[in-house]
Amino acid sequence: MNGLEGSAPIGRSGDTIFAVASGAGRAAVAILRLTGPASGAIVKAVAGRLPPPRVATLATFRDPATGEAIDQGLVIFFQGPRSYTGEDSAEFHIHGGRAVVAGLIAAIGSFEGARAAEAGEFSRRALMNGKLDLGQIEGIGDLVAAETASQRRQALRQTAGMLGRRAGGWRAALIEASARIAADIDFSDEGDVAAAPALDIAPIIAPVLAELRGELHAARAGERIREGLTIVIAGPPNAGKSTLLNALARRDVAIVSKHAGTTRDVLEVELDLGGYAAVLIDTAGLRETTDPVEQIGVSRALERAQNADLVLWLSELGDFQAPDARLTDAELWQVATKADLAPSAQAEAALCISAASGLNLDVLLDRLAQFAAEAGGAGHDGVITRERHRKSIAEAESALARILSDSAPVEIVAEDLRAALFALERLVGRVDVEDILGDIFSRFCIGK
Ligand SMILES: Nc1nc2c(ncn2[C@@H]2O[C@H](COP(=O)(O)OP(=O)(O)OP(=O)(O)O)[C@@H](O)[C@H]2O)c(=O)[nH]1
Ligand SMILES: [K+]
Ligand SMILES: [Mg+2]
Repeated sequence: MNGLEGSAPIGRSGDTIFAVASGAGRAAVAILRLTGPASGAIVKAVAGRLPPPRVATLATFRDPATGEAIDQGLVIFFQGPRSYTGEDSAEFHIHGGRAVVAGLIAAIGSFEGARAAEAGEFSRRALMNGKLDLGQIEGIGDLVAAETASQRRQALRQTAGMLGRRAGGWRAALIEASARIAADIDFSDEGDVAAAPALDIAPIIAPVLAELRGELHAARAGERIREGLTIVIAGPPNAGKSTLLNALARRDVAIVSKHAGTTRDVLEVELDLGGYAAVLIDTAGLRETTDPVEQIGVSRALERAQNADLVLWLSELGDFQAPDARLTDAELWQVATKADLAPSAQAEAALCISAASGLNLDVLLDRLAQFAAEAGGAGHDGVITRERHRKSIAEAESALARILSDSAPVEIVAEDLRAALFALERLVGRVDVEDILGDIFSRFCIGK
């Protein structure tokens, strides 16, 4: 062994954990992180000395058991609490070859109390040590997953702790309101009950309620940025739906043929529309059919279109058909296709395209990007980026709305205030945090 036995307490949270934080596979440089009480001892044993904190230092890394050199690289030691996790931590920047990485992992793994990290475990420690709040953790997960510029911006704002700060302000106001209500309850023993306790606290909770409503209003936009807009291509069979999907995706995703009823399944491709993420969905042509498989395709097409942010209703220019009446609720653009076949036909649609000649495909893409920017724009300074946030804020909103609309007795007002506070505590992870974390970290990478 390495002579460090017993230097670190054994046990899960006392463990020193390590992981390759850079991507898998061969690369010029790989970064191996470790965090936990034995970090300093491990750096000293592997790099020959413990460099001053936060100074990148060139060193030869050796297997302490054999003395064999593994690589030469940079090591940075972070002394807790000034580190990502709040504990003593370190980073080794090494050459990214598989054998180099494996050699250093084996050397570090041989230390007593050191073990490979689980997904999200570094961030979990940062949360437990108060370095990050739950909203920031979610932001970091989103930042690592961000595919488009708008997703990146939103995630970065979240990592700055916006959700926690706003929720903290709301909480403080509600706690003040609770204190006043508690005073009312005390006085009620003396027969001097406030006639309408809600009036007493209305000046405190009305502004909170207004802000919560503002957040809910912006929520759909925030979720759209994160999850991507859904755009469904619908229309009668053979309208050219799959051809358009392939043209916009710039690859052959869907089968195209002259046979009506070619597409049965729902096909999805991800698009970057001017920095906004979108999912473009091809569907089965809508028609009455006795074929049971095609019927399933048609009902799936309708379902996706009804839940879409936007439906592109495609129909041939020379034989234009009105949109299916079952799509009434969806935002819908009529697009006439195969314009190359009917050059003199009068357009009944807002836009005529030809996937064959490329006519107006750029115009369609521009309009889609504009739509995406408008749909995402309203969410630019909102804090809600996921369903979980929206649910908690909606719960708090309805509890506060009840207080202001009823002239309920003081006990009921106190109960509603408690419900609103509880919803906000869940929002920032003061309650039910293990359930929420399990869900978040299951999607995290190892090493984060
Ligand atoms: N000339 C011309 N033909 C097109 C154009 N777009 C599609 N087509 C042809 O129209 C036929 C039907 O195209 P698809 O893309 O399979 O149509 P669809 O709407 O997906 O059809 P279903 O999946 O069966 O509902 C194919 O033969 C395509 O090559 C176009 O812009 N111009
Ligand atoms: K077809
Ligand atoms: Mg098709």
